[in-house]
Amino acid sequence: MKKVVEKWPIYINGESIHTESHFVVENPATLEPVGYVPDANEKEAKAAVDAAQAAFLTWSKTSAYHRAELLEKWYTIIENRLDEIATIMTLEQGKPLAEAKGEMKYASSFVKWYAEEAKRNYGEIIPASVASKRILVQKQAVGVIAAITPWNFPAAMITRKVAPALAAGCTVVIKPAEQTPLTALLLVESAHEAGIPAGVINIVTTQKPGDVSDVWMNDSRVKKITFTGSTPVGKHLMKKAAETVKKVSLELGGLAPFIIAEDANIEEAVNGLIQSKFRNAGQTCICANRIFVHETIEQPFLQAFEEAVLTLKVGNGMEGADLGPLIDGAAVKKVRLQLEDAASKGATIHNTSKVDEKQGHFIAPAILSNVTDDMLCMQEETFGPIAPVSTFKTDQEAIDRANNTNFGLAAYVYTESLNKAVAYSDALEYGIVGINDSAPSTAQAPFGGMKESGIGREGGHYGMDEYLEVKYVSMQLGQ
Ligand SMILES: NC(=O)C1=CN([C@@H]2O[C@H](COP(=O)(O)OP(=O)(O)OC[C@H]3O[C@@H](n4cnc5c(N)ncnc54)[C@H](O)[C@@H]3O)[C@@H](O)[C@H]2O)C=CC1
Ligand SMILES: O=C(O)[C@H](O)CS(=O)(=O)O
Repeated sequence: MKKVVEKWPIYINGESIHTESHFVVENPATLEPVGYVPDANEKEAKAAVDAAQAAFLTWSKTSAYHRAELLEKWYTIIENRLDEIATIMTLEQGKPLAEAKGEMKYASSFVKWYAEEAKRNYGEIIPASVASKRILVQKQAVGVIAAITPWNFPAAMITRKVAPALAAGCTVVIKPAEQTPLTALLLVESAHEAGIPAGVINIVTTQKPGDVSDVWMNDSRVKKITFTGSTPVGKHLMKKAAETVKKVSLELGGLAPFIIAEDANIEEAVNGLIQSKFRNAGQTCICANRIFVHETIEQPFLQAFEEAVLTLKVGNGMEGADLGPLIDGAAVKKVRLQLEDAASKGATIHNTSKVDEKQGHFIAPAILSNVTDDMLCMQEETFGPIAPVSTFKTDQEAIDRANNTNFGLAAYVYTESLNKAVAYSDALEYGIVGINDSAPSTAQAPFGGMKESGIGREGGHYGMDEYLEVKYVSMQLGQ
């Protein structure tokens, strides 16, 4: 395993590269250095596009079977290095090691799935209205892809973009989040070990994300931007993309409603809520953000939920905790602000566990009741382990309040009634709806949001379409 506290290289055109200056990657649980990475700038950003463009001319002309074979090898190497990479992920991101290993399995599943999907890039022959013509539709690689990824899923957000891009015949330039670059660097190193050619995957790390992305967004050779992160940054990139009419895929913020209907199985709902709300200490874009419970079952639900939350251990992800730290001090401050705002507006805070918040970016999970929609925690993505609970009288009220937001990523409904399940999933304005299922994410299904939660889908055959141009060939046959 790599010695962690050392200077890590970035990778451009298959070469490992250092820059004059490096910046520290800090462990959010201990505030200790985990490693140092290059603080790249415009020079490295342009070199990455040069390499990706050169590689595209050959990679896009390889057979789908050749690309599939290399993706399979990459999958095998990731699986063999799973524990090593998961450990680095926990050290740099903070999530419990068991969760990091789970993310690695999720991340590698995209490489496996797109190794197979590469061979299914089918076209079409459409009957022409003129007998002497032939109409063919074929799908071809878009070109050089820029991928900018977040810190909350340092592995899965790389492979969920890179695997379909490579399967389609594209090449990529990656900028991982400055908080969690090490996992991404190990994934790219693994790709080179698999024999994926120089220049097909390039990665730069930087403390100046705007400088690097400006180079990529202004370069017409970059044909698409794929981004997962905050909605404000997503909107910024979408505006920049317009200048050279780049394709965009955006996976942005969420404000997931978690609706517990009058007839729900309370035990199942609590188990699902724990799984959704406290995964990654609440730092996922599909976490339950607003909990709506029917007024007739509020008390038994709160009692069961509070008992379950009390069992959660908060601490260092390398020491068996259920919840690790948040990513940084700003994240803790944002969650504390939401707690203070809710209390000032009448919420009851059921503080459920104590945690030594002196060392590291820790914050205890908390349940809020008597919550109203005017509170910040019901209007802004929390990205932390607080669970605001509000009651509703009718299903229509729950639907209306759940939809009353500019976000539309994931929504959850717990009910034992098929009719209610269909009525809710039809009416909820969300790209992902979990019915008695709080963990919908999987490589074979389309993941993505409506409204300001994003554009495009990742996963399934939809995920590869994002990296393909549709070409219509019309043939006039000789007389
Ligand atoms: N949808 C999701 O999965 C995620 C949502 N978020 C939301 O965003 C909030 C803030 O988290 P951040 O890490 O600050 O997200 P962010 O959107 O600032 O960072 C995500 C990525 O964008 C890059 N970035 C930041 N500013 C940029 C710019 N001007 N040009 C190009 N790239 C830029 C970052 O370096 C990182 O790689 C979170 O509290 C959460 O609400 C954050 C991460 C993931
Ligand atoms: O960004 C996120 O929160 C992830 O996309 C959620 S998941 O796909 O890992 O469930």
